[in-house]
Amino acid sequence: MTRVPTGIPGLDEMIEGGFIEDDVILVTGCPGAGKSTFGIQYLYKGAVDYNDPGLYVTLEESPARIMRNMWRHGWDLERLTKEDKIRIIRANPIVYSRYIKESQDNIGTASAEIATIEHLLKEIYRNVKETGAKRLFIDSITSLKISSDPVNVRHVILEFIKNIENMDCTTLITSEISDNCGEFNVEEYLCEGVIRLHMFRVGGNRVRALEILKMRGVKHKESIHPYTITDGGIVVYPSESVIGHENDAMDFTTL
Ligand SMILES: Nc1ncnc2c1ncn2[C@@H]1O[C@H](COP(=O)(O)OP(=O)(O)OP(=O)(O)O)[C@@H](O)[C@H]1O
Repeated sequence: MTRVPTGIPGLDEMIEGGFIEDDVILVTGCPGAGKSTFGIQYLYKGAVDYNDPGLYVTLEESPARIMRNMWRHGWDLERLTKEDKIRIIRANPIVYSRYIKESQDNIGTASAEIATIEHLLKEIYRNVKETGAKRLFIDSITSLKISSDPVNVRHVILEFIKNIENMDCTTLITSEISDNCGEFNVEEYLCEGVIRLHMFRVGGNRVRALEILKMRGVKHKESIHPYTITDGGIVVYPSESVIGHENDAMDFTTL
């Protein structure tokens, strides 16, 4: 089985050397956990260290703002996009579904949402083929949950992940959570792997910790390990543990 190095120091040794090629892995966490940084680091290191072309699909942030923020870590995304080693495409599902609904009066809500997903998948596929991308990063799947009907949402997410699995890319998808102890999202059941970025409050300090919730076909670490976001990006510490003191609040809620 071919392994794809993650580009995150410390992570590969938790998952037997890297992601399994062509798997779809979900990265979940609350706001500020570092989900986007994680995915961009995966693409950036893939392009620079392994010569893997990458495609970044942003469903929220503008490419200009992403490039600006990533300068903080010394990552020159602009140069890589000019060289077409990384391509960034932006799609806004809400705007697109509104356009479909307005342009076709007789279309039902459900079909507008499916039409939106189909359009997005076609765009992703076209860009994957054009760039020869080996690494794909989609940020975030939560943006696709534009329907207020949970059955509809489930259908859309299922359709999306099933199609992404057939893109011949090793894919990271981010998913937002607001409550670490709450119910699991549908995408967590559907993806091959789930990495959760926790933020705990221990006494007066914030502690970041990474957990592999699942990784099918991989003998992975079951324990939770600290990570930091540094000027060089995310670093995980697999030989260190997150230790709370007896009187400290180990608080899973959003900080
Ligand atoms: N050089 C740095 N050193 C320490 N922390 C940093 C550094 N650069 C960024 N950060 C932290 O990383 C966070 C950015 O993470 P990122 O945008 O990847 O999170 P996210 O989980 O995608 O958030 P959201 O869900 O809100 O989009 C910042 O909020 C900041 O706290």
